[in-house]
Amino acid sequence: MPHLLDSGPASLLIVDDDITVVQVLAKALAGIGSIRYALSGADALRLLEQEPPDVVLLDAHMPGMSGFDVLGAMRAHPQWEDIPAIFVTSDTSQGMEEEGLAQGAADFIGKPFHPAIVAARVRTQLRLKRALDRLRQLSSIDALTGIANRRTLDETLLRECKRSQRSRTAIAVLMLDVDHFKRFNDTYGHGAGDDVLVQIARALERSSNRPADLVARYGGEEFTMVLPDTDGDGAMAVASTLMANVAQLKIPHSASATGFLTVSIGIGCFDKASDHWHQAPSDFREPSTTSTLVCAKALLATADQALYAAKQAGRARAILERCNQVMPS
Ligand SMILES: Nc1nc2c(ncn2[C@@H]2O[C@H](COP(=O)(O)OP(=O)(O)OP(=O)(O)O)[C@@H](O)[C@H]2O)c(=O)[nH]1
Repeated sequence: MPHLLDSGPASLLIVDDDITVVQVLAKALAGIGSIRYALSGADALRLLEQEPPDVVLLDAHMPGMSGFDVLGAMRAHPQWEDIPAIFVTSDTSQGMEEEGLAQGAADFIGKPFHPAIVAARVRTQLRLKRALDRLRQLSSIDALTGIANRRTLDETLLRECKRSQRSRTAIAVLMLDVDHFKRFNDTYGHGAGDDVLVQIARALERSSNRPADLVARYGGEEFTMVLPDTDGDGAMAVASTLMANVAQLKIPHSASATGFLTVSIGIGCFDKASDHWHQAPSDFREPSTTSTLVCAKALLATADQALYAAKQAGRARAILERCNQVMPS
């Protein structure tokens, strides 16, 4: 699972119907990052789709789809809307520049251009883009463990609940709580407690091998996994792997019956054994926001209830409970 703070090498996209301009720009930008180019607006969209770049250099006038059209498509796309686009054009009229900037271009460079100035302006946009990406990442991750925070969990859970409701696929939420963690902190110190939380986060990451799974810190010593397209049996299998991975850490804990730190896990799920599956396909409607919220809350509440049951039953175990309510639409 990639770390949320990873940010690879810079990637630039040059869009111009004149291959000579592309070559001159590519030479000017050599060394800043990897460069791809498109000779038309349609090709540019294909490359954006393949992998969003960090900065786009855009010719305003191209036959067919113009630079303005490409910019419009970028601003309307959730994954491309924040990619800076720099217009590079021979039309240097004030009206043109005004329109480009008004439509969301980050900068405007007139042809003929000075290669060193193009490179400097691209570097500036790159720095701004990196800073914005970093801010986004920081607001979505937990500072101690580097995994997703509660905010990311809430967003992901709603998105995956909607997907599950639409496609009628299973979904499970796993909630993990470290056993006797207060006594661990009291015995070994808060710093050692923090180290344990980091190790547990890594163990959670190792226990999931599907890219759609999300591992998040719910708060304190509680962690959550959202497991899309996973039924109760599948989620219990993940829980077994997780408990084995935690046991392998062999973290001494004098308050634990085994002498080592353990965790308790509660799982809530909607799967074929849950009532909402019995809805006839002809009844299906696009899930309302309210019903998706109900689905997310039910999963979290059921996982929490199952976690409480695991604690009551003696800790160091996983308990599964199915959400058995019919989905409102
Ligand atoms: N070191 C450290 N401790 C934390 C952090 N967040 C919460 N805690 C501690 O986690 C402990 C949770 O205690 P309780 O809720 O009583 O649960 P517990 O001691 O694990 O007992 P059971 O859950 O019943 O097994 C408290 O002592 C909190 O201070 C953190 O970020 N770092």
